[in-house]
Amino acid sequence: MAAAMAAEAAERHLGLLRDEREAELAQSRAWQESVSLKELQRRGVCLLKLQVSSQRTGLYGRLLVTFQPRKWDSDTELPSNNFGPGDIVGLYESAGQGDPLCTGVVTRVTPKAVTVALEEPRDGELALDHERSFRLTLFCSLSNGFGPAAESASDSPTVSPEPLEFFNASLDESQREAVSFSLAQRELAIIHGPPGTGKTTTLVEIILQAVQQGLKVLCCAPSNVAVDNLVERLAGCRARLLRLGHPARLLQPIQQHCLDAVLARGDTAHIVADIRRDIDHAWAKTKKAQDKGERSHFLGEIKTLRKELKEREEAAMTAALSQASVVLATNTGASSDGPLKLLPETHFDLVVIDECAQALEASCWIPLLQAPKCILAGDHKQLPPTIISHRAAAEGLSLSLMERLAEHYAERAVRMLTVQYRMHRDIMEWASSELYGGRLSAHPSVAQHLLRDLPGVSSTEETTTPLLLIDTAGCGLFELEVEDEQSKGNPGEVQLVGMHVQALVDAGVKAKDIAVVAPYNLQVDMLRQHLCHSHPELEIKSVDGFQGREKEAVILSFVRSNRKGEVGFLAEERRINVAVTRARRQVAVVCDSHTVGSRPFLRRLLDHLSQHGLVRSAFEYLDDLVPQNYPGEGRAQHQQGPKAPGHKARPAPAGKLKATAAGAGSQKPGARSSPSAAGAGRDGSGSKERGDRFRAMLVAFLESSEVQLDFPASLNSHERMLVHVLAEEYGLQHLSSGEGRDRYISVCKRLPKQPQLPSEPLPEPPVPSEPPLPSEPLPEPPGSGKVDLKSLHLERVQREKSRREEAARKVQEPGRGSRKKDKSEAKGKPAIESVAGEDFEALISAAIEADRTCGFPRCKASVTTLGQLCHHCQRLFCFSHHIPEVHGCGEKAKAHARQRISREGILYPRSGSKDKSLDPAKRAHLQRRLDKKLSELTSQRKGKKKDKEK
Ligand SMILES: Nc1ncnc2c1ncn2[C@@H]1O[C@H](COP(=O)(O)OP(=O)(O)OP(=O)(O)O)[C@@H](O)[C@H]1O
Ligand SMILES: [Zn+2]
Ligand SMILES: [Zn+2]
Repeated sequence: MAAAMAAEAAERHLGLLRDEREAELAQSRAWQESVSLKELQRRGVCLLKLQVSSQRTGLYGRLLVTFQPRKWDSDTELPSNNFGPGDIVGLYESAGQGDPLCTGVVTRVTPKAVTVALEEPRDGELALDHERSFRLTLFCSLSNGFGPAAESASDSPTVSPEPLEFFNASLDESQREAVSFSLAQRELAIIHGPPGTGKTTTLVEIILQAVQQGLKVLCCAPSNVAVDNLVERLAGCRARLLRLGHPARLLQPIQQHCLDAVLARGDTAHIVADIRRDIDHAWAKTKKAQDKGERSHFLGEIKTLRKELKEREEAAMTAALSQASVVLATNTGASSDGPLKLLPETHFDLVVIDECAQALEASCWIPLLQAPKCILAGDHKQLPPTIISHRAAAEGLSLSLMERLAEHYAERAVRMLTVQYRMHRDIMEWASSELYGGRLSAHPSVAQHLLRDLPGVSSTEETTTPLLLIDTAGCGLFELEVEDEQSKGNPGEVQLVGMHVQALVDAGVKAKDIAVVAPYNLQVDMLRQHLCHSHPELEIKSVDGFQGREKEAVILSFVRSNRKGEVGFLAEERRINVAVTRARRQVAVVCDSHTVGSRPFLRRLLDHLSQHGLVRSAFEYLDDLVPQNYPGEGRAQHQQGPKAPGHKARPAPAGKLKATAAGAGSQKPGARSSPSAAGAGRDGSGSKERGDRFRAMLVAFLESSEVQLDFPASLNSHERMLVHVLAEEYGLQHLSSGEGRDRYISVCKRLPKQPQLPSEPLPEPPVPSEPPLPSEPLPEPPGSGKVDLKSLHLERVQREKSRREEAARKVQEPGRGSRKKDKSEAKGKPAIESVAGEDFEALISAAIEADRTCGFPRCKASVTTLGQLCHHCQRLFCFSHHIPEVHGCGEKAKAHARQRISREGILYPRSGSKDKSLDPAKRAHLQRRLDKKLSELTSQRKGKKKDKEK
């Protein structure tokens, strides 16, 4: 297995190696010239006098060859060496000078033998007969830095560091140290730049300093974008730049440094153009040529012209290359198959590789071999290079050169930048302690900056917190179960993200300053579908796609919400690091703390958010999500019932986000766990006491005749969370209203209501004169503070059932008790009426019953409190299934949205949610009709009764 993996890795490495063979040869020649073979063997990077002991064909037809010491005794051991699986080696004829016969990757090393997966030699067959003697030389060791040169990488610096005069006077202490250190190192320096610490700024300074010292610098990065970034940053400086390859961005400051542009400006440009024209003429003449002789004359002329063209072009290129003090290219663009072949091997003094942690190791070797000294920059605590094609990625191929070397050399070669210029201190603090040894500090210019400090942004609760957690725990907002493989979506989180975006935009934050980031592409697609129309400038990306970027506000949707606590992709700590550290002034995390918190690393992130930021339960947003849940629209809610004296109803602002109370814990009946995942349980005994106090208040309230209980605005977020959880537990409506400091929770009894429209969820059975829900204080289960919501729920269901039965009996009794009379009266009063009356009751209770569980096949989730009505199929769904696309009304919803758009010319952010049925006038009308019908029926029954009593 391991061997197969190694062979697979070998395959990949070798593929990439093809491009850089020339560079390797140059390097190996350099070694051979400077150090004797015996010395190399003594250093463990060369094995002399080997013979082939066996060979076979491995994966991809690769030749696996085992080498042993060339002794007659088969027990001879290899000299001690640094060879290990994955290392790149060159195979040589034992005494041979010059080029290796071929290159290969070590797949196995034992004390007596080394096995190598060999690449096909360039010219013809490799004659590996057992009589020949070979030697292997380590080109690039996975276990030991890179090659013999690396041995001395930690050596004391060549020049004693003189105090530098910095081009950029505003460099911070850690940046200055990195610059001085890098310049002073003889062979290797690594600049570890955590997010926003000015890694590129530092590299630019290093490059300028090196140029001033008269060094020739080759500057590379894995992607064109990263190279262009460097070109752009260097463009303003005096250094002579030359950009090889094709820039990703066609901006003038970058374009002017491209090889083609430089050549076009050069002296030879017009000569070259002349020659080209001559060649074209010659071609034309060849076609018209009368005889063979004439033709071959012109062909000869063309040949000569071409030779001249080539020479002139190469001379011009060589001149351009050697005059440049900084040559910039992608790693692969620095191949010596390309323009760099025109330069002498020793041309460059220094190679700089930016974004090194995002580069495949093999791609780094290409530039690395171009100079005796290298400076690597990057952050190996962010995501490594993406390797799509091979399982072997997981087995170590994605380990970047940067990470490996940084770990190997540590302080001897690494300098970390420690002042960051991006994030509010509270955002940075978590990443710093989790991934950067607590060494980061926030520059004063950013340490306290908030969204509200941006021009045009007003001060709201959303714009004054750097950290926000919107917790869906217990709200039943589960991830979608998509049959096919890995990608995940979470429609509930899509809605919540949309609401937070809206809140920010309402407060004046520009959509272009907001990014929505999710770890799953499916979620990214769903978010785009939901948000792109209303906020075209909003950037919605995967975490991986957002690496290297930043935004003022970043909203993260973690997606995963399941009973198993599976977190998938989120388990990659570097992914979470990248996600969180994109944010400058605010990071808002939308997630199910219950699922996500099952990982200690993520748990600590959630803890950090709740300790230093604002926590809201998704419950806070749900009434906005499900206006159908409540009688009337959200706005009218408080006015619905009679008010207790002294309680002033403050209408919640419509369309605005609801409330602030914290709470991860509110559990929907039937959900798995204790309600206190993120809140109540966390801060120990204090919250238990507070919990008891709130509980007592609620019980007293239930027993009283008051209809509404307002909690003071002074509650902190944990306390508010507790109130929400407890209110939910007691079956009370709980709502936050007011803004900012004035926010408070009010709790209402679910009042006995008028019978509802059949499509309304939630009608409580009409049982006047009795507090609707728990009439006795609820037993506190063992484990203090923990509430078994499941059993509470079952109790509640049981109670409701018996109440309903009781009610049904009451309705039926008169009929039953007077059957005879009924018969006798049959001719008098129309019996149909009475039957219709009973049917109507039955209809209502059947509708109630059906309305209590989600309409999605097999989904048992209750929709009593959190259901959402689909206006296309008129069924109620839980939050995992209410989006039309999810339960099969997608086409209808789209058609509907299209109709609306064409009819009204308006795009609604949430198509379907503003529905006709919410039209208050219409609703009131229907309600009146129903009321009338009901009172008719009631009076008929009463009439009957009176008749009977007569
Ligand atoms: N010494 C400094 N003083 C003030 N601002 C600085 C300093 N160093 C860097 N910055 C600022 O910090 C921001 C990030 O700088 P830079 O682009 O060099 O960082 P980076 O580390 O390359 O970025 P990334 O984290 O995306 O890799 C820039 O806006 C830059 O102007
Ligand atoms: Zn539907
Ligand atoms: Zn459901």
